[in-house]
Amino acid sequence: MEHDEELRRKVAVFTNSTLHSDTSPPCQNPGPRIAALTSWYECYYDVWLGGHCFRTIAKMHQKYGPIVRISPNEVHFNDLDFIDSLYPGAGERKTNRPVMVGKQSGTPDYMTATEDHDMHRRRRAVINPFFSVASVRKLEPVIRQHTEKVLARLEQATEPVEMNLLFKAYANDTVVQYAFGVCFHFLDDAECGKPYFKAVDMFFSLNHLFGHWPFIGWMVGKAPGWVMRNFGEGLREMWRRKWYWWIQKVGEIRTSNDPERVKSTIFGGVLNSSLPDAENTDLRLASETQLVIFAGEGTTANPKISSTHPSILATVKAKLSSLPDSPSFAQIDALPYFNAVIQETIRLHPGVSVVYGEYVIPAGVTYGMTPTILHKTASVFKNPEEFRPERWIENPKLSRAFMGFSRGPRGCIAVNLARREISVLLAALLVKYDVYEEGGGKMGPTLQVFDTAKERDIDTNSEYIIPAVARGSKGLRMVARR
Ligand code: HEM
Repeated sequence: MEHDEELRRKVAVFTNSTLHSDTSPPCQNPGPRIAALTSWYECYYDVWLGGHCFRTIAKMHQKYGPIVRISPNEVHFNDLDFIDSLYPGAGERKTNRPVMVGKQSGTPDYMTATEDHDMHRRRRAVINPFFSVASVRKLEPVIRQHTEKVLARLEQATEPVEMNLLFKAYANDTVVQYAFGVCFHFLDDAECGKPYFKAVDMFFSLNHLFGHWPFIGWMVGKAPGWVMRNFGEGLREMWRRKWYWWIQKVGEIRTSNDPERVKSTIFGGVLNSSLPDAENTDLRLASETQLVIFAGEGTTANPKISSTHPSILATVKAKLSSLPDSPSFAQIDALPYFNAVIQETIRLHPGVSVVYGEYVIPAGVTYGMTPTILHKTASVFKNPEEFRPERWIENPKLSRAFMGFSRGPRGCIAVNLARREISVLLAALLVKYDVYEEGGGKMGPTLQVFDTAKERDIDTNSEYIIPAVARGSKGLRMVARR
């Protein structure tokens, strides 16, 4: 790899002179002296201020350059040239995951948090086929049905619609249906599953706390149901789902007499795999699947397309108008401009904040990159704040700098599914709706942005694995007119 040697040299020089030498003055570190001395620095921004460390890291990069130290043994990169070295392809080299990631989630036993490279590969291999292009194609009717439900909800809405909540319901119903063969039907629920999603947000908001004080995560994991049930509506709802619904479904699937039912769920591969029995307990499988579902709802619901680009909307609507009423996945794939719109949307609103890895030289040094910061590198993405889908078509090599789904053996397992879910829904919305114009320029159904401020309701304000808007914000809201 072109930059591998340079990376090794940089990391080695950096770490030899700062991490492993008592004599080297920490002030020589690229980064604030205090960050080299104590992880309380990171903790202050993430736990006390609430998911704000990524902003400080962005400022550090502006001041100190592309490699900065953000805690005594954690290095953050913001250099696109090193992506291939930091996130190597499968089989190129082993990448253990920092133990802290497991602690952050309070669930060290699930795939994404698995520390050991080889164990992670084994866990991932058994669910990988479930996310293949061919498997996801079978989901096409479900995605269409759920898209219709979203359109119907907008049609019937008498009040401004919280789009993020609606998209979460869509993503959750789709992926839970896919994984279990049944779902919570949040798209049919009057509240669109709000209490459940509040609980999931609460769970994510605790991840920095768990990462810095793992015993709190451990205590929450061990707390009996009656304790958790007293922690308010949100956690009660989640507790009910976690310990009853998920485990019950795993049990049902495991004991099902219908081999097709087993095969058609996410557990088909796991239950028939050579993984040891300890891997296949109801509890572990319930946790594993629940985390896969978490990974697939907030992320998929996060991309926001702004309606303030009339010429872009006109172009994309014109491209979509060439499609039949229910376009197939293949027909949608064949629209480069539309796909560039999706790429640009995820560039500006990536669904995951820090993507971690652990470099082998020296072992134990954790590194990470943050797509929210990386995707705004002005030398690569000209006028980075501008929503400009054309950039992906004019320069196809730009996709090398796209980290929205991360890369390598720990990259998103469900890229095919995520892209399908987003593209089918977005195409349907754009085909049906125009942007509302004051004074009534448009005749058909329109969508109007309602009381949405970019800084409060659209931009990333904080990050808890998944980027979040400002506290108390209802996110992007829209009024649908017939
Ligand atoms: C636009 C939507 C999505 C985005 C932007 C996204 C992004 C990502 C990223 C950046 C990672 C790497 C995280 C890390 O390094 O810790 C990841 C991992 C993962 N994603 Fe996605 N994701 C999306 C949708 C989905 C969906 C729909 C699912 C499943 C239903 C899913 C399941 C997963 C899983 C299971 C992992 C962990 C993979 C592993 O540990 O090997 N994602 N995703």
